[in-house]
Amino acid sequence: MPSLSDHQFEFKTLPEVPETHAWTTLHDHPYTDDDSIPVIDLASPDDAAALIGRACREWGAFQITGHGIPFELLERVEAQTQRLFSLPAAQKQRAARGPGGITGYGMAVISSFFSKLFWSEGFTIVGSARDDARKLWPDADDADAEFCGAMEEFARLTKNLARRLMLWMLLSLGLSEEDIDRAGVLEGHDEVKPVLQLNHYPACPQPDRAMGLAEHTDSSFITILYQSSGVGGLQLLHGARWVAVPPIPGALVVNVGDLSHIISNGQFESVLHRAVVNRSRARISVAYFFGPQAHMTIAPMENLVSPNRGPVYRAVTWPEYLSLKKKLYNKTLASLRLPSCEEKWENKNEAKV
Ligand SMILES: C=C1C[C@]23C[C@@]1(O)CC[C@H]2[C@@]12CCC[C@@](C)(C(=O)O1)[C@H]2[C@@H]3C(=O)O
Ligand SMILES: O=C(O)CCC(=O)C(=O)O
Ligand SMILES: [Fe+2]
Repeated sequence: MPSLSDHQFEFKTLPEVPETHAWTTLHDHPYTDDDSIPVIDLASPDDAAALIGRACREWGAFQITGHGIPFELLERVEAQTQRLFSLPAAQKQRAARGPGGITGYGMAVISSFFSKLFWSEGFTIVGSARDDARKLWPDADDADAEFCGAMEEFARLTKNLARRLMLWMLLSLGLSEEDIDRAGVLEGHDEVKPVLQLNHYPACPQPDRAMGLAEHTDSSFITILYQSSGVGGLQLLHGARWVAVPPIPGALVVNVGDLSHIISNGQFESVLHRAVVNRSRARISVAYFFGPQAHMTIAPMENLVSPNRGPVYRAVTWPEYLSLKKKLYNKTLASLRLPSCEEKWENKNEAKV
């Protein structure tokens, strides 16, 4: 299989998509930009919990405005991301993610499931980016500090925002603040290392033949995503259609991840999404993955399990989930599914026959 370093991402110079990057599955479902995820203004939060809950059940995603993260910071994060990906290929390779590694420069982990390469490059930060950033800018005083400063501030503010959103999401399921405290899912987040994924999708001479980032669900509770202004590319699967998520200046996209699907006992949709590319413009996105403390077991919340609806998934920790995802990709959730009462009953009877 061709690797990232074989190509060095000199995409700009290519007149057409090479075979190594040519996908045939882009049109597996019809596409529409007539409909899209709800846009919720957090600055008028009277009905925020209800609107967010509905979006999580019906779409598994929504956009937020009035979220309190300064536009100036979003611009700074975008400029620093742009600066990183504009470095010469050999310089970016110095911070390449090693085999089995999690942080640094490279293609998204899920690319190992495909024979074709993505039309993108990524940079993953877990906790502090200082070590990786120093490899990118070894000589320039403070070049890495500007980069790390912007990313750290973004991670700090998105973490607080993610906690607020999760609280609204859980309240929308009819849980009380006491239920949520007892379950502990929103606790200890100061000890959780923030995970950021920076993505760059260069302009592509044949966007219909290239895949920016293949369809996947995120493993987190929720992901908060900033997409650069004016260049669309994010699509999510709704029913049997790919639906575009148009970039709104200053807005953030929230995706429901697999762990929220588990704690909600299947009520919140973990949304399948992908990124497609653009003929004339490069695109940047920055995703913050909000997850639990490493030791915490994540299972359907007690109050959401009833005699009519038993637990749909078995308990799992986030590190265990991430390592399963590396092996099973989009089959990870299904691998944790518990048999329903009817299935158990059927299995028992089949065994008797
Ligand atoms: C915490 C994480 C989520 C992630 C795997 C990772 O360890 C760091 C990168 C994340 C990312 C970003 C692009 C899509 C994705 C599926 C992938 O391949 O790497 C997600 C992972 C995930 O949500 O499972
Ligand atoms: O670039 C995008 O819009 C999607 C990125 C994404 O899904 C991810 O980083 O997990
Ligand atoms: Fe994603």
